[in-house]
Amino acid sequence: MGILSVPGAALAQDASPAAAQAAKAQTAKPNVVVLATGGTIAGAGASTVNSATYTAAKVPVDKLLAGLPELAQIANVRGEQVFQIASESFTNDNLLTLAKRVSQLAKQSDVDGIVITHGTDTLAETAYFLSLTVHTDKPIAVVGSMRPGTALSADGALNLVNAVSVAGSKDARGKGVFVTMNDEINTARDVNKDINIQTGAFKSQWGPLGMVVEGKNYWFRAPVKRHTMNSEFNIDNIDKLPQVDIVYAYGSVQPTAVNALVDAGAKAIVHAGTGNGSVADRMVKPLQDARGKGVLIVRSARVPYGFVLRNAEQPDDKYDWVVAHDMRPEKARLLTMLALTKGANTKELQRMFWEY
Ligand SMILES: N[C@@H](CC(=O)O)C(=O)O
Repeated sequence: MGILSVPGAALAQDASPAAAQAAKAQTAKPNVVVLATGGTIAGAGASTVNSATYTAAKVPVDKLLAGLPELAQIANVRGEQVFQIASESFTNDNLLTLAKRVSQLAKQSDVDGIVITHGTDTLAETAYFLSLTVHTDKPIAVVGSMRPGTALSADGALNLVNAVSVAGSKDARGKGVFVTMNDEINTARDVNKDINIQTGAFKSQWGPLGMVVEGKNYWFRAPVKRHTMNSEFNIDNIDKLPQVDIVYAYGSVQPTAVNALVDAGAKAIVHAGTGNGSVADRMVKPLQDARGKGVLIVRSARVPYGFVLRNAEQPDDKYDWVVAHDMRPEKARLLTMLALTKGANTKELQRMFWEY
């Protein structure tokens, strides 16, 4: 066989239709749909030195894809513009619309994987929401960029190529939802945006699952928590999310926000506590009162790493509070909203925080 022969050519010499089909399958590229939602990856600045001063959510998805001929070598890619917004403006309705579209596409036999382009500010939240609600074993990669495409050393192009490569890979199947930034493959559950000005912004405290190098995935771990196919939440059955809010702890904090949120109808409050989710003495009673009115109280931490221990710092059993384990407040909010769609009580919600 000559050096330029293509894989499958030897099989194709066998005239049987099955062999021809097998050869075709071997060489066929995966079909990947890119759902665009905006963010810096679709941003544009006035000049190449504008890495931080620019307008997010400007470039339409077709233009983004057309600027990357490399994509055609790895997959049959088509784009859909779902939103064109900066991700700090994402709402619950945006989450529902996006997750439902991802779920529809994942059911199609002509779709092998899905990529979502997204602003980085709330990217980790959306990725976690998808991993909790979309029932599929097809790879879903959420991706953004820290610099707009107009800047020197723009990171979006390679991030997007890597996202398409992961979404189209058979070896990514069943591993859930990924965030593919800065050559790393991180699992949606663990990853967070940890710095607001460098390309290595997305980190998981438990480490990445792997890396993508020159279009090949190198896996080192697999997620152990429940996600996608094994989740008890299914976006196909969810049309509305209940009001869950976050209260931030700091020196001199007063109960004003807790009381206002309860009055505004919050069904649960995530307390972003100091240290190991500690709660100021003057906040304990207002939180207990809220719980007395039926509001679920979730104790999380504003400290980015580590995890909150049950009955350490506060007697959670006695107060009927829940701890968010290692979930940051904004992700604890998502799981709590989903739990409430199922009418979960504090015991069930606590079980979910251990499992997801
Ligand atoms: N504010 C932007 C930042 C980014 O995309 O990096 C956003 O989240 O949409």
